Amino acid sequence: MADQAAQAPADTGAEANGAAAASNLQENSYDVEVQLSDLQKDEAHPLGSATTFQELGLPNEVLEGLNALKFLKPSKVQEKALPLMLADPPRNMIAQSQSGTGKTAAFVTTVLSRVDFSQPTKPQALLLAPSRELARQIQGVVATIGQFIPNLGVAAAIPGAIPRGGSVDKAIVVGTPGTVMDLIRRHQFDVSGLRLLVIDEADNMLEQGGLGDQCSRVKGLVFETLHTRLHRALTCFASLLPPTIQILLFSATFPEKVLKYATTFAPSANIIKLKVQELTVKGISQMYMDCPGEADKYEILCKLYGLMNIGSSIIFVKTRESASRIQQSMVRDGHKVSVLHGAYEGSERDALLDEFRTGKSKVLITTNVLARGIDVSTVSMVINYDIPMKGMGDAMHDTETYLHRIGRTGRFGRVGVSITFISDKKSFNALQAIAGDLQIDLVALSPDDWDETEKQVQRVIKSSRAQANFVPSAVGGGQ
Ligand SMILES: Nc1ncnc2c1ncn2[C@@H]1O[C@H](COP(=O)(O)OP(=O)(O)OP(=O)(O)O)[C@@H](O)[C@H]1O
Repeated sequence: MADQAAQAPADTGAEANGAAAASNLQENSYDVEVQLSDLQKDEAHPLGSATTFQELGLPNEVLEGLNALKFLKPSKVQEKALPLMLADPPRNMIAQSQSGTGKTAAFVTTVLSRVDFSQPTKPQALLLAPSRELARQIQGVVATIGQFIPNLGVAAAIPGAIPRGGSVDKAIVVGTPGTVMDLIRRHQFDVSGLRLLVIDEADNMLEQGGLGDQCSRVKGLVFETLHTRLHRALTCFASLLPPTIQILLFSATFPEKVLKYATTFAPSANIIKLKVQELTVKGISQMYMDCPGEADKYEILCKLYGLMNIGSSIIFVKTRESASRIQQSMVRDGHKVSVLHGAYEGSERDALLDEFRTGKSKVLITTNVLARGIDVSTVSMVINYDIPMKGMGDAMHDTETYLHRIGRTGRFGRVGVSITFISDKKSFNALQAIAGDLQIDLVALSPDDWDETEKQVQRVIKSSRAQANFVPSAVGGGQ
């Protein structure tokens, strides 16, 4: 997925700054801050903390960077994880925190505090992400939080960024595993001086066994899943690393099995883990639309279109083909909708996402390629046109992907809506299982009562206060 041939330019500091600006990092607007300061006072809230960044003993340049971003206080994961990650001797970390609660700034701050910038061309920290979009975004965060550090350099190790024969000559490298492996094998990337390895979306990157492996056994290489490929690349890659490296694994989800493997990948790690009841972000109102049948989903999506334009929204579908098909139909029917998936070239993908970040396009149809990590603060609605499923023949509901997808809205205290379409018994059962896993209830929307549907959705999108909106209804696993 992430490693198709592409002609993206090499990303250096300047371009990364552009990406950061586009990611709305600077855009913690006034109304959100008013609300944020209330949330951050509550120490039990995922965004709340008892300490300040100043008390965490960070280098001055890093503090200046956080200050420039108007990060007034650390979130809970930042407050808890930073002292552990910065303590000497360095110790590994496995940290779980809800989507949009500032995990990126937590590991980026650690990297910026540990790297020796008097050796700016020697790679010292490697940050891995599952998609080129997420790698570019993280690169932007490094460039922005690190903007006051003299000699800061951050390279992107994504397809097309480092030409054959070129070398990776920045202290911080952010990349996708396949490209990083290629660069190491071709001796373009000297990993001998690495002191930090960060893996974002670590559960996705380390996932092994289970249905993915069964698939590959049955169908061989043809059916080999992305997860399996990532896992192999990472395991092989880990054996090349210096033994003293500090490993930081971050994600909003850590299924037990993956967590167990993670503890062998990052031995003796400090572990920060969420309880099941803490997995969902309260600012996201989770709804579902009971569609009469599969064939009716498109028309219902078009009816929702007006509401989707209130902020920005992302529509998740199962395959690249259906993403393109739905986009073409919607455009034909007079709607302005973009599409992004792994079949596009890297440079096109970058341009499409940048357009969405800057608000040039407001409705984006995509696949799971953008399910994780993407941070666009204006996203107020996520639609699961196809409910996320996994395993051979899509036999199982995929709670982790559901959580990551809906987490593209409701970022850092903002409010948002997610609407999951169900159209038959299988999708109904899957949603019920997801609700059961997360111990939540979802609000039912009816395609027969558009006035009420509009009212329910608009109430949340237009609301400026973050609050829980779980209302008991027919589908649910909560109390
Ligand atoms: N301490 C802070 N104060 C204010 N805003 C913050 C703070 N930390 C992070 N943010 C902002 O919160 C948003 C979400 O952060 P981030 O993308 O790191 O979330 P995440 O936990 O990595 O989410 P995901 O699980 O989706 O990857 C970003 O726009 C970031 O700039």
